[in-house]
Amino acid sequence: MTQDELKALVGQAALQYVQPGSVVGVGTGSTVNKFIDALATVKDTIRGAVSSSVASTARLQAHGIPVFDAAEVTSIPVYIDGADEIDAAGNMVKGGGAALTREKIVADLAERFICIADESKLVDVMGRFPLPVEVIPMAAAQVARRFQAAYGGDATLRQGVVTDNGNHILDVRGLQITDPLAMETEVNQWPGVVTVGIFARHKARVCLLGTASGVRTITY
Ligand SMILES: O=C(CO)[C@H](O)[C@H](O)COP(=O)(O)O
Repeated sequence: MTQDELKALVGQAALQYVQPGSVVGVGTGSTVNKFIDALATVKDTIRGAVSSSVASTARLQAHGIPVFDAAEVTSIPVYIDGADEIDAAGNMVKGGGAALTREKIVADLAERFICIADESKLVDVMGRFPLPVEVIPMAAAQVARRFQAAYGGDATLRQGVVTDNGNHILDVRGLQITDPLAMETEVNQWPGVVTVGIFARHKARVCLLGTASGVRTITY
């Protein structure tokens, strides 16, 4: 199976977590796009979605799925999103699509994070994928220096990218994220950091992993 087919497989499988009559939390990315397309086939059974990006909102609306503002809902049963890396405990690195801040906001509204990913995303220790960090533009160089001093990480500005919130993205290479919760907690406190792409406080409760032999369900 191709990577695209694996993404479609888990996007379809995620429908089993969609509760009738509910508002569904929807992430961002190529795997989530498959989920959105699958969600469109059951759109008459749900109230709508809360979206984590301008791109996902456009795709949901193109399918005729009502999109609610995050401020209009207080709680949602599930948030369904992809990941750039996921470890054996359900911690994730996210933000490859630069939507990490809104992703964390919508994940925070949800009772359960359902991660959908192809098997290439499963790692022993996160850090192989460059860690995305959304920063206030004036703080980018300062945050980059701090990553080098604190973790030996090499941060570069993602060229030509402005987030949906008007900020910039640093991609940090050379990290070994052995304690995701500690790193998330510390980096989030640095002035100028909007969101670090470590999801340890909002880790996955279920991962639907696309493999050559089908969907593997991992619960945490
Ligand atoms: O965090 C994300 C976007 O900010 C995505 O979920 C992550 O990059 C995975 O994307 P894809 O499904 O395209 O591999």
